[in-house]
Amino acid sequence: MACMTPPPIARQHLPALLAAMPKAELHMHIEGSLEPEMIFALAQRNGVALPYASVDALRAAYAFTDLQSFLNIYYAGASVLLTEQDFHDMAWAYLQRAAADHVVRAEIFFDPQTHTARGVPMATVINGLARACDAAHEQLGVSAALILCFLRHLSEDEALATLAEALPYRQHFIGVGLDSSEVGHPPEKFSRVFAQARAHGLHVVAHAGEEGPPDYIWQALDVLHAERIDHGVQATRDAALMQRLARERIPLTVCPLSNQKLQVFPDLRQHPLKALLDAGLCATVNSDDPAYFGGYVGDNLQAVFAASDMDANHAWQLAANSFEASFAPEADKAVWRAQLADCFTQVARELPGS
Ligand code: HPA
Ligand SMILES: [Zn+2]
Repeated sequence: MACMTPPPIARQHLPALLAAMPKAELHMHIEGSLEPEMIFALAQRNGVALPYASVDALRAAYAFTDLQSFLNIYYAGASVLLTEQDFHDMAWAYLQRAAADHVVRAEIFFDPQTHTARGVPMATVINGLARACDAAHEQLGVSAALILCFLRHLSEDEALATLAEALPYRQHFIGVGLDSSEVGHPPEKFSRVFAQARAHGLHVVAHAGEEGPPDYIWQALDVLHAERIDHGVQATRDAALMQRLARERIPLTVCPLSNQKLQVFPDLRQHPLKALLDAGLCATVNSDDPAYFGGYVGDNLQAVFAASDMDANHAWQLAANSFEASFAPEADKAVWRAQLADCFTQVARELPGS
């Protein structure tokens, strides 16, 4: 259980522990898992012209100053996705990588409006992604589910049309989220579409407090009734909000390397993850857009621990929080919690000096 005390493990074994522990990843945009090599391979397969001469030239463009500077390149990269097989291959590559990081549960964001606006049918997007999720369960033992995100720089009417277009595929996604350019697009702009999604029994999450103010987090909770806050790191600026998040155990899906690369916390030593955990919040670690921000969930854990004095207790909390925060069935969570306890026991027994 989340409140169980893990066995003591020496600091030098933290990297091995972080790598080996089972974990859930709850904040990852599948279009952000497109590695430059795959962007070029899909461009060639589909005859799409790219404004970059080579993989290296594309990678060299990944020098971001803020969220918008990233989003411009991220949407350009997604333009190579045309067929159901493309969506399948992208998700399958991510899920294989996640399995190598001991991810046992992945709740995957996708941005249908990025694709339907280019004439790609909703069915192509969802069927390709869902086929990869099914294969991950069967072949990798990874439980994977999809969360449809609305682009907040577009109108609520467009989000409503997107939800209507996706509902025939309702069995293939478990929830809705809200992403893209945050500042100037507050959660309350999407109150009606989130109410509709909830009425359809969908889970609801929202990006809030990545670059935007704590007020956007309050709105996500009180207007959208978000069950999790994606990022949420600006909550540290509002003591009353911190108390509420802790008291209600509202999960924050934190993405350290994203925050670093988008200049939210350019120095990871200033990152508030440890402060969030120590204040009793249900914080988790995730990769956001791993192909763009320098790493997958395991890399995020290694980087944020290397930059702080967090210990094995924090590692345990992060893994336990990721299961608590997930929308998976309780029976699955019980299995993963037992695996987590086994993992800690094994590391404590096998590695010297623990
Ligand atoms: O970090 C993010 N923030 C908002 N929108 C996004 N879309 C992909 N990644 C992000
Ligand atoms: Zn995100």
